[in-house]
Amino acid sequence: MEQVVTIKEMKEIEQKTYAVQHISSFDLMVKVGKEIYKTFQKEDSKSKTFLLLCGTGNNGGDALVFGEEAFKQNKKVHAVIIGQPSKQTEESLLMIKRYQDQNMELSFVEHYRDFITLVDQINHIDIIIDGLFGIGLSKKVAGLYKDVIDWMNQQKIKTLSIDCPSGLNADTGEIMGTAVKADLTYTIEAYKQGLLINDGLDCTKDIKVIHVGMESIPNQKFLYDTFQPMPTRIHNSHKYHYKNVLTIGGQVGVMGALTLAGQSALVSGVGLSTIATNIQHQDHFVRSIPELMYEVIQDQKDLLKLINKKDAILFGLGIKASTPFEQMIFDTLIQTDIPLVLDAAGILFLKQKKHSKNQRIIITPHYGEFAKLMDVDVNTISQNPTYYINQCINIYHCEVVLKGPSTIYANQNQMLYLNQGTPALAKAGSGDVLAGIILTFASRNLPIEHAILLHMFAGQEAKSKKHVESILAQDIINSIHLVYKKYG
Ligand SMILES: NC(=O)C1=CN([C@@H]2O[C@H](COP(=O)(O)OP(=O)(O)OC[C@H]3O[C@@H](n4cnc5c(N)ncnc54)[C@H](OP(=O)(O)O)[C@@H]3O)[C@@H](O)[C@H]2O)[C@@H](O)CC1
Ligand SMILES: [K+]
Repeated sequence: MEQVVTIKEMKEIEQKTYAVQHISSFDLMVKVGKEIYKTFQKEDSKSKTFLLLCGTGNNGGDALVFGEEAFKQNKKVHAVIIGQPSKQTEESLLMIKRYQDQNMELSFVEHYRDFITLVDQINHIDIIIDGLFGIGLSKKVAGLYKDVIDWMNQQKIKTLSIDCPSGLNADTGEIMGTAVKADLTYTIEAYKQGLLINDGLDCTKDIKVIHVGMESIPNQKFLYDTFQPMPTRIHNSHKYHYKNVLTIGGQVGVMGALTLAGQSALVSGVGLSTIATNIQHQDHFVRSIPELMYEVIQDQKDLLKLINKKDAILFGLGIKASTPFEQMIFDTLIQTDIPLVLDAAGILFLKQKKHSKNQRIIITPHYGEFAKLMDVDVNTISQNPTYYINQCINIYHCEVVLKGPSTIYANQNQMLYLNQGTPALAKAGSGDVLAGIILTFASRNLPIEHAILLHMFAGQEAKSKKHVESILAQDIINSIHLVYKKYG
């Protein structure tokens, strides 16, 4: 599993590396640039002409080392330093000197018109190496840099970004004014968090981590993208072997959510799935799935009868406004020891901070729901989701599945980023499907990260058959079996 780091953590890794390995920052930069070139060569030995666009920091230095390696292999290298030469770091100045000593082509550009004149003189470019900014991006991109980045994005030329696409905040994944849309990103030593959240996924296609043997820090945050097959079903079994789950919620107009979740639970492998609602709403059940059990609850007595022998319960779907009925459901469920998945309206009941006996509560908010739970606005969560996830775990002693471009799953021990989703999943009902899958995995004590990946890969399978705009939650459910087939 690749580690995920913030800029601060990456700087700690660098400092630890200097201290432990007695390596200078220049030598580390050279090591990085060489390794990046070596990896690139293995993947693309055909490209012959390189345009290096370098900023004044060490990200530009990495690009210059890359260019020197290419030059050694008789590739055509056009290196351009963008910005004020007075800002050049010591390390990149040393690289510039090496270029000059070897009579390598190197230009300095401080005005966009000079940049255009320069690139117009190059008759062919196979690949652009983006070394404008890495983790040192400190403000909104404007002026010359903005113009150069926008120029890059207009070209139909393959772009390799070093460390992260320039203009993308490597922590928050926000586009700072403008950002490179990279075909390839070679990120150094560990995944930068910004590649995974907010705009990160829209600025990058292929990402590779280039390991150069830097020191490690134990931060327990990882990228998780490998789906594991389900345990093999045994012949000598019956439906209860594969567990018995219950989904409670529903109000008039939003009852389909229960059916989607209950069906997803079945299709993802649970033995028995029941959906239940307030007796007042029973006529509104979406009874489209004959394999589901449909139950009604009038009072706590009914509820206690219903939850008997259930292995996991999902609560909160299809509730427009909470009433004493939903309060009774929540109050009862937190006094049981049945694993409880809270989604949608169910999540906000936690805010009452009632004493809970339940040892396993998994919440599955999107950013909006999570912001409400944590009493901040969505933008504040987007800026630093991991901080608020840790806060939430400390306050509510729950596991968190924060649904976003990359979904983040965290428990007391670790934080996993799952980036295999597709924008097709951004549609009504998709979250209900995920909740149902998580319910199955919680009941069978299987890793929640695999439930999330199952949902993501099912989205990808659906996308391979239908246009991304037209995929419905039903299509995700109908693609779950394809993921199981593929992964054995
Ligand atoms: N030994 C090492 O350090 C190693 C580093 N490595 C590599 O170096 C990268 C980090 O290098 P870095 O710290 O020099 O920062 P970098 O990303 O090049 O940019 C800083 C420059 O950009 C400028 N600037 C920023 N924002 C701007 C804006 N919006 N508009 C205009 N200017 C802006 C900023 O100016 P300032 O903020 O000072 O005004 C400064 O001049 C890292 O990602 C990795 O690739 C690896 O090789 C491993 C070893
Ligand atoms: K870059």
